[in-house]
Amino acid sequence: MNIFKKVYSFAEKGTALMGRAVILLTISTLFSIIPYYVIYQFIHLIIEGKLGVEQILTLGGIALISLLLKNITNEFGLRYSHELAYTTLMGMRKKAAEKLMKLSMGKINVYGSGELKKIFVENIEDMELILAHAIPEGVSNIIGMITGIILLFWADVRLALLSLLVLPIGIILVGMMSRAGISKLSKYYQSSKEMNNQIVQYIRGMEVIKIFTRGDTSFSKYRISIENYKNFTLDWYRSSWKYMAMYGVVLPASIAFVLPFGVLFYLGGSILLPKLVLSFMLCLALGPFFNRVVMFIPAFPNLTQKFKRIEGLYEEEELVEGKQNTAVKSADIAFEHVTFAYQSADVLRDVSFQTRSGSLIAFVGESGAGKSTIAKLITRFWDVDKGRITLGGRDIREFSMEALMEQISYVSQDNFLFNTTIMENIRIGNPKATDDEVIEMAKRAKCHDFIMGLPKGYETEVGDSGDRLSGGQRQRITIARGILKNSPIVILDEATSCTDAENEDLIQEALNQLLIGKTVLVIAHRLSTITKADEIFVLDKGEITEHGTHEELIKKSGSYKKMWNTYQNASGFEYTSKEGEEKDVKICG
Ligand SMILES: Nc1ncnc2c1ncn2[C@@H]1O[C@H](COP(=O)(O)OP(=O)(O)OP(=O)(O)O)[C@@H](O)[C@H]1O
Repeated sequence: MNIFKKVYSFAEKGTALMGRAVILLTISTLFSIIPYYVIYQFIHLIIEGKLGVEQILTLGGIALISLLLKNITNEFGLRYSHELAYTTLMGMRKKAAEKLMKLSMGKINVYGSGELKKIFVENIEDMELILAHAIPEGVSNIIGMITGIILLFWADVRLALLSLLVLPIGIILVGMMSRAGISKLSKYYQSSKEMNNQIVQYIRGMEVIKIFTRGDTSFSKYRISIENYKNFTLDWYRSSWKYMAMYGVVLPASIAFVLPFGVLFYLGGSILLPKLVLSFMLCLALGPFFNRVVMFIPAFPNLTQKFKRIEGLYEEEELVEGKQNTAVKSADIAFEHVTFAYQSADVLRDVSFQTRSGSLIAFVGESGAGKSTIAKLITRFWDVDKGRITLGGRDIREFSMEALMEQISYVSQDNFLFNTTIMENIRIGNPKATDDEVIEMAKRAKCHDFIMGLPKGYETEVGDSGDRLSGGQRQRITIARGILKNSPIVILDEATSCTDAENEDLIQEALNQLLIGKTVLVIAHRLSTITKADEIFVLDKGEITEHGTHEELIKKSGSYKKMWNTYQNASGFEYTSKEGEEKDVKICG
């Protein structure tokens, strides 16, 4: 029962709505039994020779009204149960979305987008059938079945006992079926989770799969996951089907007992025709009642299983937010002996540095040295394992996430755009911005001209993850979004991908606009962009090995100097075409 309380708590007045649904559906079930009694009365009156117009009208009226009321109460009952179900679903989805905001990216990545999609869409949607139908209809059908049985006993105890003879066998079979199914259920759920993750990956990686012609036959993880799903589902089905088949045979068998014995009793004079007919009718009616009750039995384990998966997400440990709700005056950032590992191996080791408000600092180093990780720790996508990160002298964990993120614009390598209009994508930077403000920022980020060249201008839908735009266009839109946010700190994780020279210049101009008057941390891949930085930190395997201005580091002749030389040589690389023409080819540092 605890599980119901938990589930209903997502809907305002959940228990009251369920109460109303159960009462109305029960009344509806009871109304559905009345016509049987009316038929009994008809036969009774015919035999007695007392059936007149008045009786016909009265009994006919009762049957008609009860059928009418059965449908009306059923309609209202289902209306309440659906109101409860969909309010609950909405409450669950809201909570799941809020929960993701409070989890570290590490936790979110462990789930994978396939599993999260399954929880948000399927697991929560599955609750609808349980909440709107199985539970209220199950309860009302139990009451309907009990009423039918009482009436059957009233009609004839012997026939009642005969018709109930098969019920215990049916109940045992249902129990065996559920037990066999439940033991296989967790494997089935696990395989379904794995398949969902693989399907999402398969679709997201479609470009790569096509380029390397890796269809489903060679994308082995995908193939294995769908095979496993088939095997576990069939395994689950096979374990239950024999009981289902037996159950299907046993249940209608009650009439096979009641019919010959009923006729015998009638011929022997121990039962009258009206009660005999009533017994036959009730015996036949009990089957469907029982079937609907059986539907209700797996609702408990199903609800528990499905809610457990949803609850698992709700109960994930959250990033603990601080109470500091206002921004600090200074935008200094400091790392104090920070050590961090995504899994077991340290990615950053004892990293310390300090920035001053309004300064530009840069991080350079080999791929995988830990540069982007620095950005992700400042934004609290993950939390440090040792040491601390401060903003204006305060540990960033003391801020509420809203206050922290208010102070930071993070333009990451992943220029994610939502599948909506360009206007709305830029407005994410500041939801209160007017259209004119958005356009102004787009101009500063050098995207206004290309946007106006599109048939629908700012109302152009950018497609899934912005795939209707070029890489450079996406990048400039994300910069416009960052400028609109206007935070005192800008973290810029430079994209490693090369764009053409024209785009490159436009992006640089856009960035210059973003950086005016801010504290800037650049994760640099093109060393030419950071020669003016106030301080450059060189990272090697998660440790800061050198730091200083560009000039100071060049003089030191250490690893930065080497990187700079390599970068310069690469940037000067020229390609000679077959015709002997020389073409510049940009190489990222
Ligand atoms: N989500 C993650 N889970 C586990 N390991 C990760 C994760 N993200 C990054 N890493 C690992 O952490 C290390 C540092 O990664 P990071 O992205 O910080 O490097 P980087 O210096 O920014 O590299 P690049 O210049 O190629 O972008 C790498 O070894 C990487 O494999």
